Amino acid sequence: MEKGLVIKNTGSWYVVKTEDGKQIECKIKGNFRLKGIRSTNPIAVGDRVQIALNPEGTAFITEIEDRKNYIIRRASNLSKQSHIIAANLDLCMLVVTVNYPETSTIFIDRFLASAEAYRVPVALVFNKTDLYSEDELRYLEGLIHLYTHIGYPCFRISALNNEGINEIKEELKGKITLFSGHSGVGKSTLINAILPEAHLKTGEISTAHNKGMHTTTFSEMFPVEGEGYIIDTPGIKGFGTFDMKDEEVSHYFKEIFEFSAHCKYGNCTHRHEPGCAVREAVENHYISESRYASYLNILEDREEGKYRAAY
Ligand SMILES: Nc1nc2c(ncn2[C@@H]2O[C@H](COP(=O)(O)OP(=O)(O)OP(=O)(O)O)[C@@H](O)[C@H]2O)c(=O)[nH]1
Ligand SMILES: [Zn+2]
Repeated sequence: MEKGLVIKNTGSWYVVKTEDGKQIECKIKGNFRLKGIRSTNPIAVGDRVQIALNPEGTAFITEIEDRKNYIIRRASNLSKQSHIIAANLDLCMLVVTVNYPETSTIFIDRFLASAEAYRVPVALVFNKTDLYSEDELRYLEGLIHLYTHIGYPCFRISALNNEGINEIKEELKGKITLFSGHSGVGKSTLINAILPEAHLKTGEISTAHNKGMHTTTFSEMFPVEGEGYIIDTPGIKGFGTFDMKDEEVSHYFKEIFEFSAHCKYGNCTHRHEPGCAVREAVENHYISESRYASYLNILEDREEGKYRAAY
């Protein structure tokens, strides 16, 4: 019996890295099922498992430790089955750009809300700072002030010019980190700046990606300096969808949730109810208008049944 971390899932077998650093190809027994999750794969990268070694040097996964979190993708829109992409994330770095392309605060806030629902801490990485005009830089400072104040660490970088990369590397130490963000914000450029020696590997993955591999169950974590891992899985842009009641949406906006304790009604949705402490905080600039607008935007979409499609 040995313990280890699942670092690669090909769909039919797994690579488990043991505590003494060996990488072992593992299979799971046909009857191995997890309680409570209807998933197409019972084990994902990031899972901590126990393995039983075979004489040939391969192994069977015999047990899986409880997960602190996981992210899923629904097998299809109608299906109740879901695919677990990764487990035990310590951090998600959301790469955004003020411009080229523009990342809206609504997108950022929706992402942050779903990350809160999945209990995954997020850091915001503002990339392409080399391109910004004075106005855009001023706007950037405003955003960084806003999100730092709410409790999300912010980084400003230029992945292309290798600026700010050391701070990112420092943050990755000892963590399992997922990178997300709109297409074109520079995720691959950033990952290559972090892992210059993995350049070939990411290239291999994108080739596989083009062949349609993102529709399979393939996923992999790459080791970074200081006992950390980054997940570079093709086609993963964010978290799965989640179901919640209207009055629960505000739980995932940290600062709105804080003020909501003082609303007159316990089930206040902070739209038009009398005695709403959240609306008062917006009027007094304790809560930013953009965050409140994003909150309302999620509620409106839910009414129109669009929310699921938004991811
Ligand atoms: N000026 C500038 N360009 C950058 C920077 N980072 C990335 N780019 C450019 O932006 C474009 C998109 O970068 P990618 O790294 O491919 O973006 P991505 O987020 O991986 O995009 P997808 O693979 O579509 O998800 C490329 O032309 C990069 O060279 C930066 O810091 N500054
Ligand atoms: Zn309220």
